[in-house]
Amino acid sequence: MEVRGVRHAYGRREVLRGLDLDLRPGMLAGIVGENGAGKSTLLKILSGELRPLGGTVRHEGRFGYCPQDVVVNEALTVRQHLEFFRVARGLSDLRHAGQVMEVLRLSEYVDERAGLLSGGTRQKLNLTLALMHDPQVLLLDEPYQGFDWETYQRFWDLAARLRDTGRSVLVVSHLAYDAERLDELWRLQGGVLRPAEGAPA
Ligand SMILES: Nc1ncnc2c1ncn2[C@@H]1O[C@H](COP(=O)(O)OP(=O)(O)OP(=O)(O)O)[C@@H](O)[C@H]1O
Repeated sequence: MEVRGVRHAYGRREVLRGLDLDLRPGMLAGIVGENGAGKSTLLKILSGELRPLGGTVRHEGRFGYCPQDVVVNEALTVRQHLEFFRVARGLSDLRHAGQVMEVLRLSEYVDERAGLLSGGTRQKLNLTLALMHDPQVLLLDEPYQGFDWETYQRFWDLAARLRDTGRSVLVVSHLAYDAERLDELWRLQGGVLRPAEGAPA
């Protein structure tokens, strides 16, 4: 993925001011930034949900976008969500979804209605729906919100495994996290990306 000179504003509020970003295959990268820095705006632009006022986003391959807001229907079970998204994405099976669910320990909730799931368990479903078509580029907005410590560790193991099989993984958070887990860590500040302190060389 190659991003050049991306600009965006809401009315007179400039949020992104000529932002560049390169995401290579087999790269696990992080972006940190304070609340309101423009992280979600950037991910919406990268995923194609929002059209920037300027600049270009070039990419190849399938996308997986895990938005910050959980996109589940409370009345449907986990299994019904999987089936709905399987058909919508034209997948022949749920093999990959099953693997993600095993790692995140979601499988045991497969017949539970989403409305009855805890916040962290809903987020596991949100993440599974974003990854179930085995995307080449993963854009994850606060993907571990609500996760307990063990699930948080499992999430990073999964992210590293996806990186090791050639996927590009971009994780966005307002929390600074362990830089050693990442190949690159940037800070979104003043509408551009800069290497974050503590980032690997
Ligand atoms: N649809 C919108 N209309 C107007 N202003 C918006 C809109 N979406 C975001 N903003 C503003 O743009 C700025 C960046 O918002 P954004 O949600 O991208 O930040 P963020 O870094 O993801 O924040 P957080 O960590 O709180 O999720 C904020 O000042 C926000 O109020």
